[in-house]
Formats: sequence, structure tokens, C-alpha cells
Amino acid sequence: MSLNGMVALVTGGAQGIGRAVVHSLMQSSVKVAILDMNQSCGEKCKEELDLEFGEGNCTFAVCDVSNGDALRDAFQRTVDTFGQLDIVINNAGINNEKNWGKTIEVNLTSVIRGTYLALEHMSREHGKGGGIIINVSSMAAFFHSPHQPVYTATKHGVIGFTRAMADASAEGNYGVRINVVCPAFVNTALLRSVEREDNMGKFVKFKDDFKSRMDKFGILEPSLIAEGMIRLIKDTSLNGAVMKITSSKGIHFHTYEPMSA
Ligand SMILES: NC(=O)C1=CN([C@@H]2O[C@H](COP(=O)(O)OP(=O)(O)OC[C@H]3O[C@@H](n4cnc5c(N)ncnc54)[C@H](O)[C@@H]3O)[C@@H](O)[C@H]2O)C=CC1
Ligand SMILES: CC/C=C\C[C@H](O)/C=C/C=C\C=C\C=C\C(=O)[C@@H](O)C/C=C\CCC(=O)O
Repeated sequence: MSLNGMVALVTGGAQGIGRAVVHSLMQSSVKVAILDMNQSCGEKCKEELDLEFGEGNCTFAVCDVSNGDALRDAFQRTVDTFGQLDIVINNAGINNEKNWGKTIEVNLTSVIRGTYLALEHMSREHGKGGGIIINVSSMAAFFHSPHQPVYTATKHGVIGFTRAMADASAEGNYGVRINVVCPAFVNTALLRSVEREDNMGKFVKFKDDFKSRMDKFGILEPSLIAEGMIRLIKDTSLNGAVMKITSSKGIHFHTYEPMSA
């Protein structure tokens, strides 16, 4: 499946995993709208991508995904600029057990809002031509720990919401495939936040245990997560898939017992 000429929107696309998937998409000739709340990182990211891929192939907009009006405007500006929207990756996330309400707003509420906005621009129920949505969860949804209870809750929520929306899309004939990716530890700024009291609050006392898990399970590079996301986009058979990416098993899928009474 060629992605040439498709248009993607990536939240939190200025750094880390989001930056990596933006690069992979542009290598596949996808035009990308980068949304991020970090203006300096976003502008630097766009400058570097313009140098590598030529101008006109990506845009950057300062956008706090937890601001619903700003997110809606950013989606509309993307379609106004590129004329279409085919791929949405709800990637932006934070790790803050002190301001845990904000963590819920960014990691879960904004993923829900971003999914609904994506459907407004891609779903046949809105007269559009279809598309693909990827929501970002975490292996924290499978390996809970004492360090980050609210972060863990949001990542469980992303999986449940995504699987339910994939069912709705299939039954409602939306023409939109909706999948979720669950990375293990990845070498980004977010991972380094687990050592900071500002982020972890009272749970920072567990940081040595957390670091021993990183040693045990290994730390991945963002490029591998981007590879998994591209696979979710290109494999048209996947809807409602829960992709796990770990050092021990690489890119693989979680399987659930069939639902029974
Ligand atoms: N780093 C890791 O070990 C893992 C990360 N993840 C998830 O991957 C996603 C990306 O995380 P990383 O790349 O590691 O983090 P990162 O901190 O390196 O990059 C996240 C980007 O999102 C942006 N961002 C944060 N809050 C935002 C908001 N309210 N509005 C707009 N942009 C915002 C940041 O400015 C940053 O550019 C997150 O959802 C995270 O939970 C999942 C599993 C492992
Ligand atoms: C704020 C960022 C903090 C953490 C990043 C991430 O969101 C959280 C990850 C939490 C847990 C990661 C678990 C990783 C597990 C693996 O990599 C698997 O390979 C382990 C597989 C089997 C382990 C079985 C066992 O030994 O218990």
C-alpha cells in the first residue's frame, strides 16, 4: 500500500516518538501536520524537515491538545492547507502524577477528542472518504507499577476506547481503521521524567524500582515505534488491533480471549 500523497496529522510530533513517526511518514511521501505545545521544538523540527524533504511537505502549529477549540481549529487548518486528511496519530502524552488531572486531560480526554475530530474529517458517516487513526497507549497497560497509577489508568483507557471505537467504525461502516500501539520503554524525554519529583510526586521514591525494570526490559528507540505505526497504516486488514512493541518480542500483537457470556 503506497502512502504517496496522503495527509497525516500527528499530535506531539515535535519530539520523541511523534517526531520519529513524522519523519517516517514524510519518507513515504506523506504530507504531515505537526501539532505540539512546544513552539521552539516544533519550529526547529519543521526547519529540519523542510531542509530534508523540501518546503510545503509539512506544517507546524502550536497546539495544546487539551484545549478542545485549539485542537478543532488545528484539524480544520490541516484540511484547509492540504485539502484532505487520511491519517491521524493521537500521540501527545505526559507523565505527571502530581497534576494527575492534567495527565488524564492530555493522555485520555484529548485522545478521545482527537479521535472524534478525526472521524469528522475522515468518516463516511460525515460524507468523507475514510482513513486511519492510531492512538498511543503503553505497555504500562499490561505491566502496572507503583510509580505511575494515573498514567497507567489513562493508557488502559486508551486501549479500551480504541477497541470500542474500532467496533463502532466496523459496524457503522465509517471506512476508518482505528488501532492502538503500546510501546515499552522508549528513549525519549518523557521516560526521563520518571526520576523527577515534579512529575512523580510521592511516587518518585519508587524510581529505583522503575529504573531496574528499564534495565530488565530494555529501552527502545523511537524509530522502532514509528516502524510499528507505519505497519498499522499499511496493513489494511488491521482494525481494533493492539500492537505491543518490546525489546523481548519486538513488534507483536496482544490477543484477547473471545468475548463470551
Ligand atoms: N517514552 C516512553 O517510554 C513511552 C512513551 N509512550 C507514549 O508515547 C507518546 C509520546 O511520548 P514520548 O515521545 O516518549 O514523549 P516526549 O515527551 O518525548 O514527546 C511528547 C511530545 O508531546 C508534546 N506534548 C505534551 N503535552 C502536549 C499537549 N498537551 N499538547 C500538545 N503537545 C503536547 C511534547 O511537547 C513533546 O513534544 C506518549 O503518549 C507516551 O505516553 C508510551 C510508551 C512508552
Ligand atoms: C512516563 C513514561 C514512563 C514509562 C514509559 C511507558 O509508558 C511505561 C511502560 C511500563 C511498563 C513496560 C513494560 C515492558 C515490558 C516488556 O518490555 C516485555 O518485554 C516484558 C515481557 C515479559 C516480561 C515477563 C516478566 O519477566 O515479568
